[in-house]
Amino acid sequence: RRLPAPYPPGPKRLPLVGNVFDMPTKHMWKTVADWAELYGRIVYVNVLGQPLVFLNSADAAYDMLDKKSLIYSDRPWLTMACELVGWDWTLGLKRFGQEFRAMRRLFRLYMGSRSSVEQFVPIEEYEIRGFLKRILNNPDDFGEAIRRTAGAVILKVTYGYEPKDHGDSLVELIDRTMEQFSIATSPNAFLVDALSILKHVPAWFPGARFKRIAPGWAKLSNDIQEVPLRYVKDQMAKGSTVPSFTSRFLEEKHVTPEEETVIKRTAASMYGGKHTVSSVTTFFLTMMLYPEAQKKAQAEIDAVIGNDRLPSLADMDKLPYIDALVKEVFRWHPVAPLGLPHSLMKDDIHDGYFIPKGTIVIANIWKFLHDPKTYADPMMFNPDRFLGNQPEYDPREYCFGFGRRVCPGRNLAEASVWLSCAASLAVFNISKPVDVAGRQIEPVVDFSSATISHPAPFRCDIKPRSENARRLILVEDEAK
Ligand code: HEM
Repeated sequence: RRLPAPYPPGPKRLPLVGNVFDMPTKHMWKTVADWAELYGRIVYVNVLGQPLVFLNSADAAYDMLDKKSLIYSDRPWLTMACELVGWDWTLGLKRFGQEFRAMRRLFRLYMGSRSSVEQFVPIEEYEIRGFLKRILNNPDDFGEAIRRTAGAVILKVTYGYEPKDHGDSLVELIDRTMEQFSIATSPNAFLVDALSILKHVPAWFPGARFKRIAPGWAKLSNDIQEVPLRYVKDQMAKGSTVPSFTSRFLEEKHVTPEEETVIKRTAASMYGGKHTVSSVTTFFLTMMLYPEAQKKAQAEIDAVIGNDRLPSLADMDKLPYIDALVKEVFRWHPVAPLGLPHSLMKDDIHDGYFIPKGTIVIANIWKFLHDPKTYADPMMFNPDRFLGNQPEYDPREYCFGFGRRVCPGRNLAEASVWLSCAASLAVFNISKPVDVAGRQIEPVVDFSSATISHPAPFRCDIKPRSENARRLILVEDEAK
């Protein structure tokens, strides 16, 4: 058809397959950032007939996803995630419409403001004490402590559920499902997303692995909604409910079956809260790589808080360097470098370019946070960039996404990550491990390429800062 305006520029397309061979499988955000040099801030590609637009400038993301959010707030229908696995119930993939609005409303009512997060302070502070003790007892397994704590916070906030210390089946269920969600929503993950006709091939067909794994994933996608809901209902029936998101809304008068479905789906969408794991892991990595930043942060805690107690969320405003350090953690490696895909609901002409309805629009958050025009020497970890008379732009305005799909768990996420960083800095020294000859081992710094990107596994040496710090961890844990 005759186009009302040209498509945005982008790599040359081949007949039929379009840009299929231009799409990288690793660290797509870096390739897309390089495209900015060649094609500009809005880049158009077409993969087997599916148009995609990558935004390489935050201004473009605001102009389109925020200011024109009425048409840029749908999610794409992913054949693997939505149709074969059945993930379309979750808010992150929910199509723009009535149920989407109802789910966002529940999120807003429960954790939509900074002050609403105050209700979670006791949960956060209780869990952080267990977190420090777990690391003290088993520093090599700090990754497990991070995952367990993030899971426990979300399960308590959402269902009032207290997970077991080790091998809790619900925490494990969430971990597995979130990993599957992250893979299933990565651009380029499954050919069937680009060529939906492939969904009809039988499971035994060569290359049809997606067909073989989908039923198992679908079962977990169902279990994570039903199992914890049953738990809350049982507790309510016994009269021993621990207040939570689910109990609050189920206890309202006259909850219809449709409303219960919305409550159940919104609750299970809160597993998105596990994304804090990536930020906290990045924190440990950066503290090991940038000991100067670690020392400055510890000096601030010693001067303001002293050594007789742990930092608490009420101290946030008194610790500007910690605030800057946490911002730098969010910037240095964003949890979701390409955010979640938005989908355009109506043809649009933007900046003189034609963007057709159904285009998948992806904000390259990694690029916004590593643009030398916004952040000097962007690959360096430098919290000082956010201090002084001319602080650089707050990365939290980018890393939680845009418009009507902006992360609804942002307030809780910020509090969780802040507390994990501040409490760890108060009591631990984090450094590179040493080999038998006493030489420091340089870590391999790499990140996974899925939607939720984690640092590649690394070892680090975590020791209490002093005998007093060790005592403090044990005393605080006992006082829980
Ligand atoms: C460091 C932590 C976190 C980061 C960096 C983060 C980032 C993001 C990003 C980039 C998006 C996509 C926004 C867009 O499409 O423009 C998103 C969506 C979402 N996040 Fe978060 N998030 C975090 C923690 C949380 C927490 C704690 C929760 C829940 C308690 C949560 C729940 C969600 C949900 C449900 C969505 C989908 C929203 C929708 O599609 O309407 N996230 N998040």
